[in-house]
Amino acid sequence: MTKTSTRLFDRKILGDAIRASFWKLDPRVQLRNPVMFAVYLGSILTTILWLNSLSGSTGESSTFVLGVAMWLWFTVLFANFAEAIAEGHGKAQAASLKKSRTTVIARKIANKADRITEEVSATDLKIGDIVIVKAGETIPADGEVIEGVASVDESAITGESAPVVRESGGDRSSVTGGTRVISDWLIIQVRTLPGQSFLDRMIAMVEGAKRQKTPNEIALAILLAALTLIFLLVVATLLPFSIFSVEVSGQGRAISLTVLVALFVCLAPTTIGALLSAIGIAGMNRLSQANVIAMSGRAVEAAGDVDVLLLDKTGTITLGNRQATRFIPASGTTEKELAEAAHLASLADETAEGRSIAVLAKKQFGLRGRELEHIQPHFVPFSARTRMSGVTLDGHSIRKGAAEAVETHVRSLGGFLPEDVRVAVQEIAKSGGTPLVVSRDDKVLGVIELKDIVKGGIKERFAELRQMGIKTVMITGDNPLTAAAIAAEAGVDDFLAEATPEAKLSLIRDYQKGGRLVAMTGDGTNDAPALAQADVAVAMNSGTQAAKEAGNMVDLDSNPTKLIEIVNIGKQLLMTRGSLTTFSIANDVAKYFAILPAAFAATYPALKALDLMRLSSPSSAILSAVIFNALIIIALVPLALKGVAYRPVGAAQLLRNNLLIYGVGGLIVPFMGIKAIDVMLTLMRIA
Ligand SMILES: Nc1ncnc2c1ncn2[C@@H]1O[C@H](COP(=O)(O)OP(=O)(O)OP(=O)(O)O)[C@@H](O)[C@H]1O
Ligand SMILES: [K+]
Ligand SMILES: [Mg+2]
Repeated sequence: MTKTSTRLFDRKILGDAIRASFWKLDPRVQLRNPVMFAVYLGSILTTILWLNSLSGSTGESSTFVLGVAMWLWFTVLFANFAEAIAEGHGKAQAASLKKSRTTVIARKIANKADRITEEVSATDLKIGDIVIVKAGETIPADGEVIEGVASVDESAITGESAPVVRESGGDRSSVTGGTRVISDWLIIQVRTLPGQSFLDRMIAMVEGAKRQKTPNEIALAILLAALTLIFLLVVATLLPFSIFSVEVSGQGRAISLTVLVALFVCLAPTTIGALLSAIGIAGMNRLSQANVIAMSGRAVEAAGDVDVLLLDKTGTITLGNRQATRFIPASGTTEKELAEAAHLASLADETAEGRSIAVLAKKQFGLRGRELEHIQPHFVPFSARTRMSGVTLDGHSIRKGAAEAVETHVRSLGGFLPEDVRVAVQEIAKSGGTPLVVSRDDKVLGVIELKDIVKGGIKERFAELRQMGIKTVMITGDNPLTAAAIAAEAGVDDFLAEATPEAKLSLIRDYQKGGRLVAMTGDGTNDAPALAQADVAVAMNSGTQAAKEAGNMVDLDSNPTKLIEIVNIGKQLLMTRGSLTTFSIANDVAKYFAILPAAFAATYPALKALDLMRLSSPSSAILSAVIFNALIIIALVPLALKGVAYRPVGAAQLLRNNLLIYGVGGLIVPFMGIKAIDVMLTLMRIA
């Protein structure tokens, strides 16, 4: 996604939004928002009352009725505008995504054996088809690399210009349609149908086509609708009441229908009713500006409520390129002997760890890759479950891996872990390094020290999360000593060491049973079950298809620390909604008291004593309130779109601040606003 972040009121978006405000006057659109639908009906009713008043028989000033009718229409239009402008920002982002969705010609491999290719349009590809993509060509569909290694330019979707490596096997095998191969070639198996690709789903998401109301939003909408109904009933009973008291006392005039409608609109929660959907859409937009695509709005909200964050150690908390720094031989073994064995055990090990061991052995002892084909080596790849890797050749089995794993392995062959090696392992672990024990058959040869670096600034971020009341748990396949050292250095609240994929899953379940909402990130197929279980599950775009399908968000930048930002965006969404709801309701109460004396001045002249605001006339007071009620919506659109300013503090303090600023503010602002409008109306009439 191009990061030309659209300004809040871009001219094109503004123009489109103004036009859309009128389109949205369609009653079918209005019906979706009960609060605003009631205002809409009020606008129609007062317009009819105005037409009636033109004859002069109603005894009401037609300018006054027209004023009320016009400002009620503005109220509806302003609400439409708020939603339209939020949608406009989403559409602008979608448009930049669409540019990358050009039709491409795919080179389909019809016959795998002799690699005969035929050219077909990308739109004709089917799931399971195999295509070859060479340097300079665009990848025609989402898929999995089944052969080859290449660098791929994913800037079309990530906005990130540095190319990424995509290769078969492992956790970097997934490719996205619309991205470009810039070196070498890839053979790809198509995984999605045209039109349902990842890019298509993203476009639909940001365009808001698939936007569904979230559970919280629905609950709030129901509450607002109920409030509206109550106020409707309250206002409706005022009419017979007023007529009755005029009849009994024989003085004053009954309240007019226009004033009743005005009173109702001022009472109804129109501010939040008008801004609610804009707030939700803006939250999604902020997320996609952070290069995260949420598969559901629900996930965004859940992010705001998360109380436990599970973070991988390697790559999230640390830089992630664990490098071999030292060979420590067991007594009776030379350093070179250890290095040679470690080197052999790493020849086919494509992990960052494996490669760095080969590099260190080359640097220290000049060892290089050998022709091993004639001795028929059998490579044992690393797996998170076995925590070991190695090779069997010439009848010897050479292994390297976690101390416990290698100890179990040599014991099964009759060997043991020597005391000096055990001490070395503990020392490396206590310093936060990862020890890898190397063995040949039943004999332990020594330890390799792997070092990783804790990311700069991460401790401060965890401190922020703690202040927000979020618990951070580090998960690692490493041993408890290493885990404890890194956990202390990074400042996480807790850790889970020697974690298998199953352990991750059950940890999440345990937290959820305790009523907590859990967020995690992952990229491997191994992570898929845990991602499916977590409430907020962010898959890395570079990760496997399985991980992406299991998660409910995808980070296009594949940055595991993004989770922290996502939580911030979710919190901000919930806070903006809460603040504006508080403001809206406080505002309505204040408005009620501001115009009540005016509304009933005709019926009960005694109420004049309550008129603290000294508004110039009852009709000016009512019109001022209606105008204020409409203008406050427009005034709050920028806040709804940008979100309220956010500081990481605990929930209780947040609530207190909120009530203070938006509650008390909401009570005071109408008095000042209505008075100011009243003064202006009076001045204009004088002029
Ligand atoms: N290439 C490798 N060959 C042999 N053993 C390895 C290799 N890489 C890691 N190990 C051992 O396996 C353990 C688990 O590694 P794994 O990659 O599953 O978890 P991790 O990287 O420590 O944690 P994280 O979940 O943060 O990635 C490591 O602590 C290390 O002892
Ligand atoms: K209102
Ligand atoms: Mg790892």
